[in-house]
Amino acid sequence: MVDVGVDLGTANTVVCHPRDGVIFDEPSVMLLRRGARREVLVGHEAASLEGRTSPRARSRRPLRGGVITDLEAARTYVRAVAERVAGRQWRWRRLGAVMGVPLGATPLERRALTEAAEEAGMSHVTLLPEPIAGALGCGLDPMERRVHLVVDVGGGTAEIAAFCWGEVLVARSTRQAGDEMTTAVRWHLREAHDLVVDERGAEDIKIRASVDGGEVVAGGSDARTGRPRLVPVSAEEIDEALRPVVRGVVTALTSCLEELPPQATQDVLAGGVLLLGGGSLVPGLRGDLEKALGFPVKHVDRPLTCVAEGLAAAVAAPAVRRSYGS
Ligand SMILES: Nc1ncnc2c1ncn2[C@@H]1O[C@H](COP(=O)(O)OP(=O)(O)OP(=O)(O)O)[C@@H](O)[C@H]1O
Repeated sequence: MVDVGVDLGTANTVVCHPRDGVIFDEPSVMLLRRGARREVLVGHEAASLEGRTSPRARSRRPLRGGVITDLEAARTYVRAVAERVAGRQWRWRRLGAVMGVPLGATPLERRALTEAAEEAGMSHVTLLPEPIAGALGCGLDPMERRVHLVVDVGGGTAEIAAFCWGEVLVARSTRQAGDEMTTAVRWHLREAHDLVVDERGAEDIKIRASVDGGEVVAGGSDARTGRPRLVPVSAEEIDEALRPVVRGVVTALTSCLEELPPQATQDVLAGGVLLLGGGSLVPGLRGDLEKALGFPVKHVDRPLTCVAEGLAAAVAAPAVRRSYGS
């Protein structure tokens, strides 16, 4: 029996083995092709074919806003990922998993996640809130008798949690996260440059602007003529388009801090706020949070994989699973 940590995210799926580290880190996309034999591709293989197939093939994303929206698709997806990571062994030696779940998920959404994994063949599944797993993956101890505060900006959701000694004290969950940022970039290009780009194109521009800075060239089609067109866009412009979403995260964090008791606030002030998730890489987010709160805010070393690493670490941390898990 093997137990692994599984972060089934809106944008990316990361699977981490407690001993071998990250063994799968690919986009949460699945491509199904009907025919004599049903073919299923997941991750990079599926993403590379998006927009390049006939109507016989359908691309699907098993999650929206951090939760499963299509149980059948999620079950097929989890099974295909499990087969990729466990290979042929999967047929005889079933996997167990500690899976990440948004703190804001409803009981029904939690049930859907457990069912998808169990029906895909996982032998036993524990759910652990993603911000707690992220903290554990960064070396913090969620059982410690002092308060930690984590901001996890993913694709579908941004989650904020203050926790101490096995309990979540205050939490916030908002859809103001990476996907909303991508939509904001799309709208900006349409409004300011008459340029139409698809979701993937807009995400690529957002990430290039964040990583390279300076000027990026955006490719799309002209809104009036439909002809292909290239437009130079400055990183400052993209930054400006993302402001409303960044403000949404700042507001959620501010309201979370307002509810903390004074002693807990002292702990956060001393330890700093931990910032993780792919959406946290947007330039300016950390500075804006620090400016608004007057607290130190720290980026983590592996913002895109620390949740899965923490889930794998929880395999050997029964107290964490008992206190925070379900
Ligand atoms: N360098 C970057 N700059 C800006 N955004 C980035 C960068 N790298 C990744 N992202 C964004 O981070 C998001 C994905 O982050 P992550 O993998 O942590 O989310 P997820 O776990 O799939 O989502 P969720 O937890 O909401 O289900 C995407 O919206 C992606 O565009």
